Amino acid sequence: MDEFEFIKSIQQKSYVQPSLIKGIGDDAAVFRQSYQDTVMAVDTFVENIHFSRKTMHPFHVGYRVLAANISDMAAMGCDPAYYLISIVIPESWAEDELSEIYRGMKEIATEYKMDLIGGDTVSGNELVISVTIVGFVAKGSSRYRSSAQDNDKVFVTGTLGDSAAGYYLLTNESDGEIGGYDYFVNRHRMPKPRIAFAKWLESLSRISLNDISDGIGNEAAEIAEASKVSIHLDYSKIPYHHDLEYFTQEQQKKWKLFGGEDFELIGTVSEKEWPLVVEAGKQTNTKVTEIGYVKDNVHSNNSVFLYEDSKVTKLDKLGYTHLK
Ligand SMILES: Nc1ncnc2c1ncn2[C@@H]1O[C@H](COP(=O)(O)OP(=O)(O)O)[C@@H](O)[C@H]1O
Ligand SMILES: Cc1ncc(C[n+]2csc(CCOP(=O)(O)OP(=O)(O)O)c2C)c(N)n1
Ligand SMILES: [Mg+2]
Ligand SMILES: [Mg+2]
Ligand SMILES: [Mg+2]
Repeated sequence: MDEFEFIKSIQQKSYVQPSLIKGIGDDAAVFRQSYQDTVMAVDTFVENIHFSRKTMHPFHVGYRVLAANISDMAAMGCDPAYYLISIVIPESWAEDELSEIYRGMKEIATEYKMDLIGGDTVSGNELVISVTIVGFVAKGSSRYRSSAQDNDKVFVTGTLGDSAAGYYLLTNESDGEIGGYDYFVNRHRMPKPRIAFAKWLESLSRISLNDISDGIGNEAAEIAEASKVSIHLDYSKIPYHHDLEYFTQEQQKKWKLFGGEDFELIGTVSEKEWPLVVEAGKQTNTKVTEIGYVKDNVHSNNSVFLYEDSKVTKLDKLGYTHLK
């Protein structure tokens, strides 16, 4: 299959988004929007950095690269609509594996009602997939990392450390029986971004949000820095799946705080609007846990503090970082 046949093979026959005017097949895609804000992000995924043949089937590679981008739309409180894929294809990836990657993307795109409207295809030495995503939100309603304020409650969705546990199980021989093997592996391969939950919060007057790609150590620090506040987290409140207890205390702690790739949301909200966050959790079947609070104090601002037993430690940004 050459480049042009490949593009034909991945092209959608019809589109679901009403604002689309021109999809795949010209020099660029066109959509028309007048009554909402447009939200855009791009994330790039490289073989052996973000995924490997050991950790993912080609289907999961596709599913997960789009999931990671959809999660950024959730963190902005918006609805994902379109995506564009730029792909560098090495000879070592066979045609049927590539179509599996696209099948994985199509699967999650259908779940979230998104259209593939363009991209680029080139050959190269390693598999690299760059996803550009476009979403829409009611005017002025996008959610920022910079919106945290003094005395806000800090909350997180779902459970943390699952994806890192899945990655560990896929890359290490386990000694002894590990409960929840399939659960953890599935959380690593097919994360479910929290769009419905974040959308339900649209009526709140103020909320800060960030999605967990690198670990809450990093993501909480991004909120603290952007909002110029300090964040105080209670380690014992951090929600985790009960089967995480099959692992050592040290592993559990590392994965919950710094594992990343759970694609859950961390946010802060005023005490007054906290009940609405709890209600959003109920309405969208999303576990929501209060894990700490925000303080605006010039001496401690921009930092994250972790309270464990009677100890307080300043959380270093030990989560995943490129270009160390
Ligand atoms: N190479 C780059 N050029 C321009 N902007 C970038 C680049 N890398 C990251 N950014 C921007 O920096 C911000 C933080 O990016 P990042 O930490 O990757 O966010 P996330 O973890 O949500 O993907 C975003 O606004 C992103 O668009
Ligand atoms: C083969 C493999 N090695 C390591 C990891 C772990 N890992 C890779 S990137 C990453 C952090 C998230 O990726 P990044 O590019 O920082 O995404 P962003 O923060 O921009 O959303 C983690 C935890 C993995 N998923 N697969
Ligand atoms: Mg990024
Ligand atoms: Mg993000
Ligand atoms: Mg990152």
